[in-house]
Amino acid sequence: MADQLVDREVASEQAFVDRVYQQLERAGVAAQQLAKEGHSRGRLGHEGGLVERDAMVFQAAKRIAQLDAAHEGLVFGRLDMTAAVDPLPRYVGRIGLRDDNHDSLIIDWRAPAAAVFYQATAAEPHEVIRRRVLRCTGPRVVGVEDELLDAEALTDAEAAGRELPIVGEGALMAQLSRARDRSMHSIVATIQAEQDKAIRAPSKGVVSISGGPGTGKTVVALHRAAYLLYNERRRYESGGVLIVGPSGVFMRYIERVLPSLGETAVALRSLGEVVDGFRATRHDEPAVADVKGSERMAEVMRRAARQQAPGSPTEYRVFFRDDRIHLDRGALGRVRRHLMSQGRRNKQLPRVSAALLDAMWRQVRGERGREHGREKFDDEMLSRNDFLDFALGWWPPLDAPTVLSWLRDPEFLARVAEGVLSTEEQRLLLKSWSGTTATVNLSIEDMPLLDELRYALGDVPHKADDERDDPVSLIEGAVDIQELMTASDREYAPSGRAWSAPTHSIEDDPFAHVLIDEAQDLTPMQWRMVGRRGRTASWTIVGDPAQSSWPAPEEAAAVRAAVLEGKQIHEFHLSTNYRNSAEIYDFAAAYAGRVGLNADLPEAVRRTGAEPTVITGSADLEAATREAVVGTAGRVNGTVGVVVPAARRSEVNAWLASWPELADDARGARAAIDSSVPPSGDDRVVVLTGLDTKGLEFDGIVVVSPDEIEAESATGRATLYVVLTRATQLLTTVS
Ligand SMILES: Nc1ncnc2c1ncn2[C@@H]1O[C@H](COP(=O)(O)OP(=O)(O)OP(=O)(O)O)[C@@H](O)[C@H]1O
Repeated sequence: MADQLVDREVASEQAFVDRVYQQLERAGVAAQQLAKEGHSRGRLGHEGGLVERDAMVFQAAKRIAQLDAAHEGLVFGRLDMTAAVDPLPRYVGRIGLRDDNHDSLIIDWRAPAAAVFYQATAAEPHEVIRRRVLRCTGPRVVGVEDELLDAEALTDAEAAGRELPIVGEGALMAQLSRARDRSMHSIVATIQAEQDKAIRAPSKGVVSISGGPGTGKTVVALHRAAYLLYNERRRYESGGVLIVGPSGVFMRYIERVLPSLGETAVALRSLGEVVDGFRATRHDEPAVADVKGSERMAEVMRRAARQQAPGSPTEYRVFFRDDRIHLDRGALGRVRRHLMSQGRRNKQLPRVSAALLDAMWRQVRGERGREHGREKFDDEMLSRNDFLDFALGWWPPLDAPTVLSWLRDPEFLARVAEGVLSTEEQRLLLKSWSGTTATVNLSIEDMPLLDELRYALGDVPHKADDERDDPVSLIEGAVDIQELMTASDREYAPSGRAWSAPTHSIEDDPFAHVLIDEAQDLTPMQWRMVGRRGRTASWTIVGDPAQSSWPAPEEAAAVRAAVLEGKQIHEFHLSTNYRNSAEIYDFAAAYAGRVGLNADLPEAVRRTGAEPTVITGSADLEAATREAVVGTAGRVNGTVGVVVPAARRSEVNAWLASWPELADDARGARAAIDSSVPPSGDDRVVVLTGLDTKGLEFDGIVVVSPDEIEAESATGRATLYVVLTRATQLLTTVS
């Protein structure tokens, strides 16, 4: 009987969903048509035609991308409202769609009319009688889950002849119990009221979202990006949204959600990719990372950017009529200070020759020379190759990687770090930059240093920026040489050319909205770097302080406050853990309490009956790990993470590769042996370090030697807490 009712409800929803898919197809054909028409406008030949073509093709391409992305879970919600508001059902979906009469078929989940889908509760039903979640695979409806929000209104509706049966057993639980693959899933169907508030918060100032592990901070932040793009299209599509997450692995993990929400104006970048034209994937060891992350490095970089280029000429001599002109260290120092006081170093390039000529002209005292006049003097000097070579060598156009490479010289570093960094800290830096690979293999922690230098140096001006009267053919020549290196030349420069140069100007850095995930891990220098991209932006900042792996939180907080100064901060807090089973989260929370982490403890909503397993005192760590990993992989359908101390990564990778039981599940382990990069394939079983697990989740987690993970760094306890909160179903620790 109950089954029949469900079948009937599913069938009736299927009829509606079929209609929607037919309409989607028609919309797709219309978009293709628009694209075609756009292209033919271009053939009209006049300029207006081209502009029109670009606009039309752009719009059409966007709509096509949206429609393509919308296929999965196109319609997922239905609201039945009180008759006074709307006697007809309202459907909610991933995108908005109208029928041929232009009547709304489905409402975009981000539209104001859809807000009530997420906000209505039994306590505050907002005129909603029944909320229904449609579970679909592709275009097929496989189930419906209802919630009765207003029993009294239901009685009234039934009395008036409307049929609104309540079926299903909780879409949220169904969503929470599914097995995971290695990408994050959209949760539009089951967004909860407190999450919805954070998603739809006004876009002014800063929205700061906090909450313990698994509370949906990341998915909420991503849906917020989609929401903003939908609601203030013009602002965010032209200004762009920058989303910054902790690592490349993490960004790959979340990548799927946004496109599936249909968004196009979003830049997803890991912390190693924030600076345009660079991509770092390697972390420095914790002691080095601590030095490079400290705000004191900003002063070191500022000083470095003002130094005389190593190996550049220190004097210039020339005869002019009866005078012997000599620009010595003192004279050059004065010119340099004067130029430096005018603004960024590279910006002064067009003024360098004039400033040098001023200083030289002052030394022309003889009658013959003075009579000749300044103009002729300038012309004569500017036609001399030795002067041009000198000027260019003395004040060369500089890029950030070049200046960063100067710091590899101990004497240079000592000079610019004096009074700022200890000798030991300088030693750590030198060591991190030493060796041939360091020049091409910059670390994630080097990126904020580069960025600091980019801003201190300024962009090398284009010829068009040059000042009109400046006789700087020499500088123009220099700029030409620079520009011969194209963007891709630089990015893919062979290792012979050491540090590759930035390709984009700092003017192109800003975004209209900046969204930071796992914000608790940003170092002060990373805050400065990200801050430059969002001076006039609105922000969404997401994090959980207890999961922080940065050892000096007060310093980071101060820089964060400076970066956001003047912006209004709106705080949101999420309190339900949707990831971990209650058993696993209780275990992790008890650990946090034991080691004194000041953790924000959410409530986990799902009980599985599977308590975490703790295996200690194993005589043979490999055998114990093997049993745990193989056992876990056998018991869950989804992913398994084997979390190891960084020092054991290759060892454990080799173990996994040698276990025949995992031959199909962990091929990547073989490829990843001895590599510091985590396997990126679609393996079901992967080996990761504690820090790699940030933001990720797995169905099963096996932690190898938790004590070693804890001892690995000053913030090892927070890292281990993160590790313990990654599993949705099974957790085992082995030591
Ligand atoms: N409303 C919801 N319905 C269904 N699943 C949800 C909901 N909210 C969150 N989840 C799921 O909970 C899990 C945790 O979400 P997410 O990774 O965003 O949490 P987080 O707060 O960023 O976690 P952490 O700080 O531990 O990295 C994800 O699998 C997500 O899909």
